[in-house]
Amino acid sequence: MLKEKLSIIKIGGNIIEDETSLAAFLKLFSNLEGNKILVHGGGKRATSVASKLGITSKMIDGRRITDAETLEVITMVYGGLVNKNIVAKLQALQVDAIGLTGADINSIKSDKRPIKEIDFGYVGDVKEITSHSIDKLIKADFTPVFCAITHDGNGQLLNTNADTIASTIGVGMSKIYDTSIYYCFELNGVLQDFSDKESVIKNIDTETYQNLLKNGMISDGMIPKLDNCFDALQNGVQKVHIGNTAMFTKENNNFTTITL
Ligand SMILES: Nc1ncnc2c1ncn2[C@@H]1O[C@H](COP(=O)(O)OP(=O)(O)O)[C@@H](O)[C@H]1O
Ligand SMILES: CC(=O)N[C@@H](CCC(=O)OP(=O)(O)O)C(=O)O
Repeated sequence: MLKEKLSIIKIGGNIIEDETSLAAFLKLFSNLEGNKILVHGGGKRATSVASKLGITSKMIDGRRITDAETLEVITMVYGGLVNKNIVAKLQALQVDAIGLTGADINSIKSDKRPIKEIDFGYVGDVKEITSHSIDKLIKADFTPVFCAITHDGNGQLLNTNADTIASTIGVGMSKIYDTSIYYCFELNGVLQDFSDKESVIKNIDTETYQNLLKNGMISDGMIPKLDNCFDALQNGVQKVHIGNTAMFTKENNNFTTITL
């Protein structure tokens, strides 16, 4: 039987920080037809709020070292400030959005990352997605809006990278839906030459990725983002793209498509 389509859109911290970009994105998202889920980050806001509270943020391999104090900050910022503002803005655009952490409806369970060379603190590696519960919301015509928080099932919230949340929700939901993930950020796609914002690489497969890595063309958050893209494709997600906030509209075809 042919599966229905589901679009999972992820927006990152730079868009969330720019009110005009966020408003423009949410308008486009509200016009997107069919089943959809929004996943948002907010790392930049967490860093700035933490700093106002005198808490220094530390990232290793694109992941935030999350001690007990930082966990409080990210819970307030991702689960509260950012998530509820996005939900309210979507409601104003007639999207019946419902904001969630992974603890809500037990949607995303994770394990606290084991301590090896680095102790990441309260960072969770996703273990299980409760696809059928998320699907109940979709079937009831709600639009789920996930923040970057998961839980361990024993009462502990955990901080989980938003790109990983998007890819693992994608993997879970691909059992039910023909699933596409769109990673939206402030650029038009993955760039061949970072100083030329128009040098979008149209397609990245496993081999291209290895070459880009070898030649130092990609760095920072783009490396874990691409790892998440390949993980999603290897585990059932049909399509994965990286591009700007208008990438999922019909008029736009200037973005990066990831294939195996
Ligand atoms: N070749 C590249 N093309 C595009 N972005 C790149 C590239 N190499 C590194 N980056 C960086 O990756 C960042 C995107 O990753 P990240 O900050 O994790 O995104 P997000 O805000 O969506 O979570 C971009 O802001 C950019 O600075
Ligand atoms: C464990 C971990 O690093 N979690 C991320 C979650 C937020 C996020 O991913 O935000 P962006 O998409 O805006 O980068 C963090 O706290 O920064």
